[in-house]
Amino acid sequence: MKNDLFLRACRREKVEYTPVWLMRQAGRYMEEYMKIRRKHTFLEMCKTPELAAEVTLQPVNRIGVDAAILFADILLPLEGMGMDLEFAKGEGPVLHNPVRNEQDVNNLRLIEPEEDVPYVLEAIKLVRKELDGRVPLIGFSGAPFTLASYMIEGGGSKTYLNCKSLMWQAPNVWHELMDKIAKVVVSYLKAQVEAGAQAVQVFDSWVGTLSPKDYQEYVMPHSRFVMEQLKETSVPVIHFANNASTMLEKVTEAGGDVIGVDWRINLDQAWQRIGYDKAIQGNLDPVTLMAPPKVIEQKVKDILEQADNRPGHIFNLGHGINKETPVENVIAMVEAVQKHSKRS
Ligand SMILES: Cc1c2[nH]c(c1CCC(=O)O)Cc1[nH]c(c(CCC(=O)O)c1C)Cc1[nH]c(c(CCC(=O)O)c1C)Cc1[nH]c(c(C)c1CCC(=O)O)C2
Repeated sequence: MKNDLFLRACRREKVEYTPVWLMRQAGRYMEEYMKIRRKHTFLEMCKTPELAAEVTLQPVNRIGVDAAILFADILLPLEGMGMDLEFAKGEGPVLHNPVRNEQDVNNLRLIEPEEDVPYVLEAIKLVRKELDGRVPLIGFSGAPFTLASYMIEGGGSKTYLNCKSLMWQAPNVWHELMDKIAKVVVSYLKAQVEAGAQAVQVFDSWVGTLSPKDYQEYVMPHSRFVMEQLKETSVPVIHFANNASTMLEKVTEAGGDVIGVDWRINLDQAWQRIGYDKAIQGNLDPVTLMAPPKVIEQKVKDILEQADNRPGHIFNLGHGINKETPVENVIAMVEAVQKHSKRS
């Protein structure tokens, strides 16, 4: 491997500079992506390994990140469970048969990754071949809560009204659902590692809608199950819980080698609470990338100062990049991280 800074930082080893990648780094802010996207739907791109592989490599080639993340989506394995998934124009993801009761949960299947998401595994193999050791490849999945929220709401939500109602009105049904999803997440991620993913990230994008107590009771046991099972793979696991700085200790307790944090908390305070026996990933506000390069550079320096050259920091945004972002600003950010974190 030519550049293994990311994997070394995951293991909290010394690095020559702080490795950097961006959540959602392959996407609509890049002209290269849009060129392909104009000819294909998003799902077609995900399900055609050659296209998924090409798009995965775009940010590695153009912006010089220290890791690649597979181009795919957290909702793909839900099709194999029996959900009817569509990415509707301008609306984001829609699941046409939401899960609302015990019968719906019983009808859900566990997935066989080789049969249900063969294109994801094929894309991983292709990317590994094309990367040829330039940088490591990250695989990913949604976390049980975030996937459950889409399955119950039938899409994105502001209030999570149906999701929380099911959780509180029928806790047994809720736990059965979370149990099934957790098993799917484990087999999906294990298959990705077998296909060649060198690290995995679990995205709990919407769990910040819960109180710490509800997190502990309704979510933590299932996230913990996932994290425990993934120890068998021996690749680093990144646990990213968005908008969860009120419950960082609980997220850490659920598990993961690297804890991803958003920008709503200072990185130094977050790391202190997480503990220095874990690596940390984050945490620039993605909207910073709309600011002039001088401002971006200053905010990058602020975060690096908070990390204090401690081994085990992976630079990233605090959430996914926005599609309006100028690509030159992304390049300026990556260069600023690499320049200002150089160790002698
Ligand atoms: C919540 C979530 C989803 N998908 C994902 C999450 C968790 C990450 C997060 O919290 O941001 C994960 C995801 N989705 C995508 C990736 C690719 C890998 C990467 O570059 O990081 C990853 C890691 C591609 C994508 N996933 C999607 C796109 C845009 C599709 C397009 O080209 O139209 C991409 C590049 C679609 C998607 N997929 C999802 C939504 C809400 C949307 C619509 C987003 C929007 O319209 O802004 C569900």
